[in-house]
Amino acid sequence: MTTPAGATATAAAPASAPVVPHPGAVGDDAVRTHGLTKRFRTGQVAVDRVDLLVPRGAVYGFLGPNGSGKTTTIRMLLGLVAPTAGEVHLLGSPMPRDAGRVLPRVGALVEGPAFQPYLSGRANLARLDAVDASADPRTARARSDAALDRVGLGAAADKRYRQYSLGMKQRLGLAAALLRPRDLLVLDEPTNGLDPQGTREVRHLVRELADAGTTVLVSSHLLAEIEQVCTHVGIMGGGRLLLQGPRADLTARRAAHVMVRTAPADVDAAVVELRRLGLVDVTVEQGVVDGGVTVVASDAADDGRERPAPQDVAAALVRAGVGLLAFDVRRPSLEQVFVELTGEGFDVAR
Ligand SMILES: Nc1ncnc2c1ncn2[C@@H]1O[C@H](COP(=O)(O)OP(=O)(O)OP(=O)(O)O)[C@@H](O)[C@H]1O
Repeated sequence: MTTPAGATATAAAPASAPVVPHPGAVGDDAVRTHGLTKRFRTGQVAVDRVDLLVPRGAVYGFLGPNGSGKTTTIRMLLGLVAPTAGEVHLLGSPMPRDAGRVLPRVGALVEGPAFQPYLSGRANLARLDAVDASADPRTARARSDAALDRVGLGAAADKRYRQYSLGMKQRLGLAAALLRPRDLLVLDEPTNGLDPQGTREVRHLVRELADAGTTVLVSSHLLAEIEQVCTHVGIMGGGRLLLQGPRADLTARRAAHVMVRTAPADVDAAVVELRRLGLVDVTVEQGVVDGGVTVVASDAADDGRERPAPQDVAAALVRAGVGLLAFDVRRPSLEQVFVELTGEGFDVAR
């Protein structure tokens, strides 16, 4: 995550200089919701007391299976759907009160942007650009072309929208969100309908935008597709925000699976040493494979003790006279964390 350049120098800046908020200052989050709730007329609570926190500069992966409430949350953020309860702050300002001032700084890709089927991609963008009162009409063409190029639609710019594939439509939606520089981009399932190459390009684009200082909130029901570009992650399940935080923390705090393979004569010593190190669920697997017996354990810290680092476990085993034929420590992936939390697969519909 990057810190805005000059952030610490704002106190000395003249009054007319643009104010660069100090990281950590009040209102510094790009998105903050409190108790955000949506109950539809059907009685279904699609979003249930969600406290979203997207720090500025983050690439926030808003993840969850189909139907878990991501789109409804995003629509509430942007003022497209009225919440039943709760508060939304975008770029430090309350919504919808400050929508007129804030939304021009927010680019959004949400289902079904109003594109005209008989106009080309370029003409559609020109139309959207023209309704933006703050955009200079003399540079309209350059803006549209730059946005089209950025999403890889340059060659198809003059094709009619109705002839676009789903992936091309998705790209045009992205181009519309990129027509002007934004402080925050909200992308709902931007990889929908894209092939693996298109998905890679979206990831690349998200990374580029983030490097340039734009905060990105990107939703997906396909965790693996965007997991790698995220600095932060929020996981929805059944309308609730089940987990949220810096991506690295979410997996680092989970128990690791420790695997040791040693000669049959060293198995007892390995078990004693693993237990002494505070590892739990120490289990000896049946049978000898390649001359070794496998012992598995978990570093679930249920007694509040510090977890031993993998290299310390290996060193302690060696010191205890355990010959290591193989040694492996694996933390669960985000997907496994999700399955652990919800008991269901990630892209299973509710
Ligand atoms: N207008 C509506 N009226 C009634 N129920 C709705 C409405 N919109 C959404 N829902 C329901 O609310 C729940 C959450 O839907 P939402 O579209 O927010 O989920 P999602 O996580 O974005 O799913 P997906 O990944 O499929 O887009 C679903 O059960 C959906 O059927």
